[in-house]
Order: sequence, then structure tokens, then C-alpha cells
Amino acid sequence: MADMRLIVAGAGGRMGRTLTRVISETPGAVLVGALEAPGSELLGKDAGVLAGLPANGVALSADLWSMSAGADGILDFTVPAATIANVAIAAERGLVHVIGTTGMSQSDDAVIRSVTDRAIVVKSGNMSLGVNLLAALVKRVAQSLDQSFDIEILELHHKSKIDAPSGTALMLGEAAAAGRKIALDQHWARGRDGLTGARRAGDIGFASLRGGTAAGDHSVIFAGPSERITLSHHAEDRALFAQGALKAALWAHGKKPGMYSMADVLGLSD
Ligand SMILES: NC(=O)C1=CN([C@@H]2O[C@H](COP(=O)(O)OP(=O)(O)OC[C@H]3O[C@@H](n4cnc5c(N)ncnc54)[C@H](OP(=O)(O)O)[C@@H]3O)[C@@H](O)[C@H]2O)C=CC1
Ligand SMILES: O=C(O)C1=N[C@H](C(=O)O)C[C@H](O)C1
Repeated sequence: MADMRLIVAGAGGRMGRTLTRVISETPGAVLVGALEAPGSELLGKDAGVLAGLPANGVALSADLWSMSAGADGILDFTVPAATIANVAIAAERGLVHVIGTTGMSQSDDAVIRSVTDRAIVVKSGNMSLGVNLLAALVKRVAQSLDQSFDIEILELHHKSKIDAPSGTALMLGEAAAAGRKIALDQHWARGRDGLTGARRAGDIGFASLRGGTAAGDHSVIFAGPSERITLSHHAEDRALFAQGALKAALWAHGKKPGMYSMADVLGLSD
């Protein structure tokens, strides 16, 4: 079978450069396009060189329509507005759209869902095996414990991260809420500050720390009357996420249109 021809969106970013490297190491995948923001000073630069590799002849461009003519998929780790702009083109071209971008609003998610009758989308706040296993464990533990156990989610990321709580923290919150059979957006406590009052029973709390170069640490704490259970994951290298994204793209190639998750890719779905 021919190599899957991939575009990296956000090719000048931390994940974009990592994806370019991981594609170069992955049998069955080849980089054919590198998308960057209109006006970026990186436009025209070689994606391989930016990723610390020999030149690969793929120059960064802001024109997704042109570069996607001969492509099979797009790996999108950018910002919500860019991902939403890419959704329509990816659907029109029949590309596999792997979406790692976080910080999406509920209306952004609705836009993505609106194309999945014709688009193949794999979307996850975290593409690592470990976090997706952690989410399954969190759901299981939340199912087993009653509301006397308070659920708190703590995350630590590098100082350049622009969204909070992290996409992973929200994904773990969704897993806990699913275990409890409640809607997360009715029960989340985000950004406590000042005289907040006592904790509301049944809430799922979030706290975000930012600093240094941390690739992503997440803990889900079940705090009970006389004991606490903590489930944690520590990412040591963002190549982990890029490898997950590649696995998702190769898995989705040839699948029927729809919205898939990393749990589907990894065979962890209920
Ligand atoms: N799901 C997962 O497993 C993971 C998800 N992420 C998420 O991926 C996203 C990116 O993270 P990271 O790489 O660290 O961030 P960076 O800021 O390093 O990279 C984002 C890149 O997207 C570019 N960009 C902005 N607008 C556009 C546009 N219109 N078209 C094309 N490119 C554009 C930015 O360019 P410029 O700087 O010029 O604006 C930048 O180069 C975040 O939302 C992050 O949370 C990260 C790791 C894992
Ligand atoms: O911005 C990051 O770096 C990361 N973002 C994702 C998130 O928001 O959870 C995944 C990972 O934690 C790294």
C-alpha cells in the first residue's frame, strides 16, 4: 500500500516540529505539506530543517487548499480558530483530520461534529496510550465510589501553554463524570479564587499549574473521608503525543466518515 501522505498544521510549533520528526521515522507515512499561519515569518522555510532534520523540500505555506490536493490526512495541533478553518477544507478534500488542538469551545466542537457525516475526524485532548488508559481507569474508579469521595483534577504544563484547564484534564473530567453518570458542564468547578464558599458536593474540581518545560502531568484525586486515591500520568517527551497522532492517522485511513477518539484507535472504547 502507498504511504499515507500527510500535512502537518502548525508546522512551526512545538508539536508541529515534533510531528515532522516522527513522520520521518514512521514507515507508511510521508510529509507532503506543512501549514503555518498567514503572515508567519516561517512561511517558505523548509519543514525538515525547522524540525532539526536534513531539508525535505516541504516549504511552510498558509494555503491548505493547494497543498491538500494530493494529501490523505492532516495532523492538526494549532489553535482553535485555525482548526475550525481547516475542518471544512479537510472535509471537502476527504482528508483524515487528526485534531489535537485543545481549548476548543462547545460551539467549536459543534462545528466539527457538523462535518462528520462526510469527514473522518479523530479528536482527542491527549494522544498518548497512558492518558487514554488513565481515562478508562478514572471512569471505573468514579463508578465505584460514591459522592463522599470528592474528585479533583490537577495538571502541570510548560509556561507557554495558552489554555486551561488542559484538554487532557477536561477529558479526565469527562471520564469521571461518565463514571458518575453526570454531565461535566453541570458539575465542574474551574478556577477557584477568593471567598469561594465550601466545596459543592458532587463537583469535579480543576486546578492548573504552569511553569518550565513540563510536557504534561495530570493527577486525578479521589479525596474521601479518611483516605485518598490518586491516579497520575507524567508525559516525559511530546514525541509521545506525535506518535499517538501518527497511529491515529494510519488507523483512520480508509475508515468511514465519523468522529473517532483515541480510545477507538487504541481499542479501549466500551
Ligand atoms: N492532543 C494532544 O495529544 C496534544 C495536544 N496539544 C495541543 O496542540 C496545540 C498546539 O500545541 P503546541 O505545539 O505546544 O503550540 P505552539 O504554539 O508551539 O504551536 C501552534 C502552532 O500553530 C500555528 N498556527 C496558528 N494559527 C495557525 C493557522 N491559522 N494555520 C496554521 N498554523 C497556525 C502557530 O503559529 P504562530 O506561532 O505563528 O501563531 C504555531 O506554530 C495546543 O492546543 C496544545 O494544547 C499539544 C500536545 C499534545
Ligand atoms: O499544550 C500542551 O503541551 C499539551 N496539551 C494537551 C492538553 O491540553 O492536555 C496535551 C498534553 O498535555 C500537552
